[in-house]
Amino acid sequence: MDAREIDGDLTEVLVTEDQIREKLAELARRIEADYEGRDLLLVGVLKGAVMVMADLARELRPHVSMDWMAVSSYGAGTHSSGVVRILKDLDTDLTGRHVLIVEDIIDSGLTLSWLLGNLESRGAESVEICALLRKPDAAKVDVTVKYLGFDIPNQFVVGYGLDYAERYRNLRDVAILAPHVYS
Ligand SMILES: O=P(O)(O)OC[C@H]1O[C@H](OP(=O)(O)OP(=O)(O)O)[C@H](O)[C@@H]1O
Ligand code: HPA
Ligand SMILES: [Mg+2]
Repeated sequence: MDAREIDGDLTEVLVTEDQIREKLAELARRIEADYEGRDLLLVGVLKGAVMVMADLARELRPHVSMDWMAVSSYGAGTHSSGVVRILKDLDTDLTGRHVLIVEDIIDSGLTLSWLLGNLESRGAESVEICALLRKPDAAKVDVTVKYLGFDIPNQFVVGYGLDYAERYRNLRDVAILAPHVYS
């Protein structure tokens, strides 16, 4: 669904479908070069990262494996609780693996900083992060992200996997949610 089809709920389209496609292609070329000759495991963080994972994985040329984790720190609201829960764990043993975590957004950074520590403790050879969006002004902890799509303002965004109360994930673009929707 196109963000322009929704009236009233969105104030501005921040990143368009075309910009996302171009950026993921650019990141994919860097990832291919960096992991040349190595087996790469992409770990997608459900549910927000579903679209990034699907598009990035198909853009990558060599064979990659994919696995998924579900963690949640937001519930149905617009602010991180800071408490990260594993709702679904990986099926894959990470010992000796090159792992690339695929995320939709780094907001406070709490989810990824926790996840990075968790995956690193499982004996992986390397663990890096690819995130489509980051809000630099919202950071509560520093997270080193090797492959970043876009820095965005500190406003609540939806679309391309990102939700508010499970809505808007199927928008093709990333847009700012109008405050009247959640206040
Ligand atoms: O940097 P942070 O402040 O921790 O926020 C980022 C995380 O929050 C969102 O997930 P959420 O917990 O809402 O689950 P969802 O992906 O199922 O929407 C988003 O998909 C990231 O995983
Ligand atoms: O801006 C956001 N939108 C949707 N989900 C989120 N999870 C963290 N930040 C956001
Ligand atoms: Mg969410």
